[in-house]
Amino acid sequence: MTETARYGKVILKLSGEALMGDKGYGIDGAFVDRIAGEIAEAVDLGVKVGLVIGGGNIVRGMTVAAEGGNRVAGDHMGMLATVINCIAVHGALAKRGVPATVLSAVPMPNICEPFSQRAATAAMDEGRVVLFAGGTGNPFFTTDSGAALRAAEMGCDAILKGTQVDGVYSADPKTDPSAVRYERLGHREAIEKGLAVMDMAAFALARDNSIPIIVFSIHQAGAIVDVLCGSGRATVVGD
Ligand SMILES: Nc1ncnc2c1ncn2[C@@H]1O[C@H](COP(=O)(O)OP(=O)(O)OP(=O)(O)O)[C@@H](O)[C@H]1O
Ligand SMILES: O=c1ccn([C@@H]2O[C@H](COP(=O)(O)O)[C@@H](O)[C@H]2O)c(=O)[nH]1
Repeated sequence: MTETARYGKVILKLSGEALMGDKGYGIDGAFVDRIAGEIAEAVDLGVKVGLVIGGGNIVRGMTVAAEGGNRVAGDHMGMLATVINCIAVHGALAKRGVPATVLSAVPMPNICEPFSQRAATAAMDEGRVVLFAGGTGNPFFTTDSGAALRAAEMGCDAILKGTQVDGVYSADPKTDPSAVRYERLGHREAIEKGLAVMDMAAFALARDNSIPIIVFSIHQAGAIVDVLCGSGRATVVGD
């Protein structure tokens, strides 16, 4: 049976931490290749895909600061980590013949094009996958906020957050075994309850622009297409 996508244009936010697979650090090529295959399937369904990839497999500014380093320098390192991840996923997409473009919020023209809303719109309109590298380009933010920002700028129908857990819980399921999973909840409720699966700035930006966030486990094979078609195991956050 041919599947039909529920969303026409999305930001897919991929966990950086997940990219390391079982390696404990860096990038697992087999994992990246599987993800590229699933993105190719999404493109074949006619979905316009923007990708935002975290940097947790390499470095986060908060960790640098917690170890006595400079927070802003750590955030700069984190943003560069997201560029590394985007280049890796871009390579895997290119191998499969999926047209894709890396646009960075931190200009580095020898490596990729700088982000502008105009360039991103033109590329997505052509059916290219756009990899939004460098988060928001500013310290003290995360790639979740970057994903919400780009979703609003690009007029996306949804943010798909592929992460380490299979949805939003009443508490962090990794540390609280009694946490209960939600099927659906509002942006406001997520903010009021301080549910830390995403940062509050990202929830607020998505709420203000009426963009639903679908949280699912990126470790479940086939999840990207399933979630796009409304059939996967996930939590929908939307008022
Ligand atoms: N209420 C909650 N429901 C679900 N997960 C939660 C909750 N509170 C905290 N978490 C944690 O949030 C994590 C996801 O957040 P985060 O965005 O930091 O990681 P990520 O998606 O792996 O991104 P990256 O590695 O790119 O930083 C989950 O792995 C989970 O352990
Ligand atoms: O807009 C942004 C986005 C990210 N950062 C820094 O990069 C790391 C990695 O991103 P994650 O979302 O945590 O995976 C983040 O921890 C920040 O240090 C940033 O400064 N600004």
